[in-house]
Amino acid sequence: MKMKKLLETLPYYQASSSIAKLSVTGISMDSRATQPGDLFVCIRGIEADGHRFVPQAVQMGAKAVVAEEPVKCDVPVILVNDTTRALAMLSSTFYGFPTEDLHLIGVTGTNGKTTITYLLDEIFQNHRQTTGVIGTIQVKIGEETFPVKNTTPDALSLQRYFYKMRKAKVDTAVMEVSSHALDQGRVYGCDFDIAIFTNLTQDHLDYHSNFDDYLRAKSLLFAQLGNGYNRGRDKFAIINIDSPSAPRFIRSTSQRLLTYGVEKRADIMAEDYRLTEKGTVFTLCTPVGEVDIESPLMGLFNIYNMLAAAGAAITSGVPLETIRSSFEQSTGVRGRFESVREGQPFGVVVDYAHTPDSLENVLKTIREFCEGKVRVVVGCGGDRDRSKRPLMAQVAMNEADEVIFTTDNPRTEEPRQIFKDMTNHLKGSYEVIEDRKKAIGEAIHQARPGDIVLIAGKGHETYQEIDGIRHHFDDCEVAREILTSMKERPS
Ligand SMILES: CC(=O)N[C@H]1[C@@H](OP(=O)(O)OP(=O)(O)OC[C@H]2O[C@@H](n3ccc(=O)[nH]c3=O)[C@H](O)[C@@H]2O)O[C@H](CO)[C@@H](O)[C@@H]1O[C@H](C)C(=O)N[C@@H](C)C(=O)N[C@H](CCC(=O)O)C(=O)O
Ligand SMILES: Nc1ncnc2c1ncn2[C@@H]1O[C@H](COP(=O)(O)OP(=O)(O)OP(=O)(O)O)[C@@H](O)[C@H]1O
Ligand SMILES: N[C@H](CCC[C@H](N)C(=O)O)C(=O)O
Ligand SMILES: [Mg+2]
Repeated sequence: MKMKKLLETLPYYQASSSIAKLSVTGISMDSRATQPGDLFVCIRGIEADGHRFVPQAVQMGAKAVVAEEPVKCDVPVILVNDTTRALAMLSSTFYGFPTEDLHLIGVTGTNGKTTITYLLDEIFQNHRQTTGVIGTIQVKIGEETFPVKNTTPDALSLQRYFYKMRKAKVDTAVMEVSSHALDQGRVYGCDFDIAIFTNLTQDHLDYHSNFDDYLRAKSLLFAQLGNGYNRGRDKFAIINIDSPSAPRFIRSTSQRLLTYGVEKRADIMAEDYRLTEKGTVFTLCTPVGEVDIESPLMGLFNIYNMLAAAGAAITSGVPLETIRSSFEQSTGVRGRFESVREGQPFGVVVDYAHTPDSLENVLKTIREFCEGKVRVVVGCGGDRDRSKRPLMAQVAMNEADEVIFTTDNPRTEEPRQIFKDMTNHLKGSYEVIEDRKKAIGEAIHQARPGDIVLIAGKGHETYQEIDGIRHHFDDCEVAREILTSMKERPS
């Protein structure tokens, strides 16, 4: 592609006039993966500064460089104020502005993003559309899936996925937008049609300096909605009105607003809701009518997720009946309130709760219908928000009858330090079993008929990361193995 065309979308840059005649065959943000003919963009990261790798990129064949400061090299340099935003715009231009042709829905908030994207995927498929999903579990384009490193990919990979989606004739793409991604401009080049806010509670205070910073990052999705893109198309901000942070999100957008909630008056509401052992029952009240829902998804938090998904579907023209049948047939999401059943007389649930709020929600939901004791196995991730550790441990103590603390991706941290952070000011009795498999085994062996064991924190994950190495580990698989061996050797 001609540099002249590529640079057209950058609002401001400095380069010698000869740059316009140059052509590049690709874009790279990693010197190690640079291909001959690429435009190399220097990103200042957390670990490294891309400006340092210009010589390597040029050696690999980079034809030009985008940087924030002058760099010495034998190829032309384009200076911009912010290379992360420039990378997003250049990638979008290079791939032909793919999001302009997609119906694009972005979901942000602390909890519920993955669940909502999968609900929307089911709804739009039932609406006979081809769908794309980008998020924590994987990237899915039609029937094809791709493994992911991040919940929200870097700007270059993201635009490449959208390009593939357009080629695969995807109608609607649904994606999770993390606060890290918003802060790092990964979604800057995206033309969202709908932005959804789920809720905001404590997480990621290792990355964001305080809760307000975290909120500000999340609200960027709404500030971006419709800015500079396809002004002819309606854009919608769909916001959980019951969240104390809702006013801040509402204030950050000038687009059309649709609220949802259970407590306060909202455009989309759940009335007469009931939480049962089999799921949830409620009347979905919307501006286009009412419909009774009976869904296998458990807990009040999942009613919120369904309301958010219903809001996005309705504004996209999906009939209420399609929404109802999708919720009714929903298979749920891997590792989200997933029951492991091997004929045992007690419940075992695997859930991705790894924040104080999600852990509390899941344990409260379990308490609603547990006839015996609520047992929890939970840990806190290493190299992540330390301040959520005592909060998660306290939630476990408050909401469960029997508590076993264990490891959950200690990464480069010493498990003993993580346990210390969790239990420092804790009162009451609990066990600490570092080996996660042993901890799950202990909880399952202690369980009596009517009890429910919650294995929290890892959900769909298939690894335990220790010292930077990922060892295969799957909570559902481990629980199933233990339950099967108990069947074979009854105690
Ligand atoms: C802390 C964080 O957000 N890190 C992300 C960040 O990496 P980084 O800033 O450390 O990058 P870096 O290693 O410093 O490198 C800077 C630049 O130099 C380049 N480089 C580097 C080395 C080299 O030899 N040559 C070279 O060119 C790199 O390609 C890069 O362009 O940018 C990378 C590319 O976008 C991300 O993959 C990476 O995510 C890491 C893996 C990560 O774990 N992030 C987590 C915290 C995260 O982002 N989580 C959210 C979800 C959270 C949630 O919702 O629960 C997510 O969206 O995944
Ligand atoms: N709306 C919600 N409110 C509070 N907790 C929720 C909600 N939805 C799901 N949860 C809880 O949070 C956990 C994670 O849910 P989900 O994966 O949908 O969230 P997420 O926002 O994608 O998380 P992540 O940021 O880690 O990708 C679930 O396993 C459940 O325990
Ligand atoms: N996206 C989250 C996932 C946390 C999952 C939990 N199992 C952990 O490792 O802490 C993070 O990277 O902070
Ligand atoms: Mg997610």
